[in-house]
Amino acid sequence: MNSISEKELAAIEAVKFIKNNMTIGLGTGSTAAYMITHLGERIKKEGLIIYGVPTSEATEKFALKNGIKILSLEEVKKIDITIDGADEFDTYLQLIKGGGGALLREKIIASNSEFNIIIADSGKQVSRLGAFRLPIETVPFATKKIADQLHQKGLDPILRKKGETVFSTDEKNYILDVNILPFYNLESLNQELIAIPGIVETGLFLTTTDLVLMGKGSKVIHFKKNKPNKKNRKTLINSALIIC
Ligand SMILES: O=C(CO)[C@H](O)[C@H](O)COP(=O)(O)O
Repeated sequence: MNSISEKELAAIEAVKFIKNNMTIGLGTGSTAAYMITHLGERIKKEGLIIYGVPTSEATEKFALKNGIKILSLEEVKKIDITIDGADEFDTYLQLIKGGGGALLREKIIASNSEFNIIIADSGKQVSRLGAFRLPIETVPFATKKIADQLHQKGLDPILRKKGETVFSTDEKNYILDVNILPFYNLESLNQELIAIPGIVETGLFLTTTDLVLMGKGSKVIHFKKNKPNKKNRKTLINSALIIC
């Protein structure tokens, strides 16, 4: 039997949020690719005009094939919705991203979007971030020294490789994948990392996500960021509500 995967189910649900003439931030990875394929089908069937700001060169090529009009970040006034995948997400809609190496552009585009949707299969849901190693993008010139510093901090960095050669991002940087499990305060860890000269960005996305659509079995579960008000501020800050 050919059942639709959880990734594809989440992607199909996300495409329903897209309307004619919108500008969409286009994520990178296999889940985002499903979204682009289904968006392409809607463009063909309904004659929609959709503009896309891609988060990687690979996504740009694939989006063009699917009839999306590509714009650069500087060309757009606003990005209505960004739809992207993730390597892990937790109850607070905090993410680890960058498994595909596109974390820098992904974070820039997420930070410039009005609304951010993450699409994922149920294997990406965790109670605590960190089983997936956190990708950290570094400039090649400083990478060895940064790795030494991260090693001293107990983060056990591994230089990402592609076969025999060092993996290089679209920005021609390197990636160190680190173990964040000993660290509980992710915000301060992130600030500490970003403060190291030569670290360009980390794959910790702590505040950008508005909605996670998670495929589970044959259903899609919506995890929505709560907007705190005066009454519930204390309990709701950083918490997520499940709306099936
Ligand atoms: O962050 C990413 C790329 O940098 C991807 O969104 C993440 O790695 C998930 O990929 P996939 O959808 O293939 O599981």
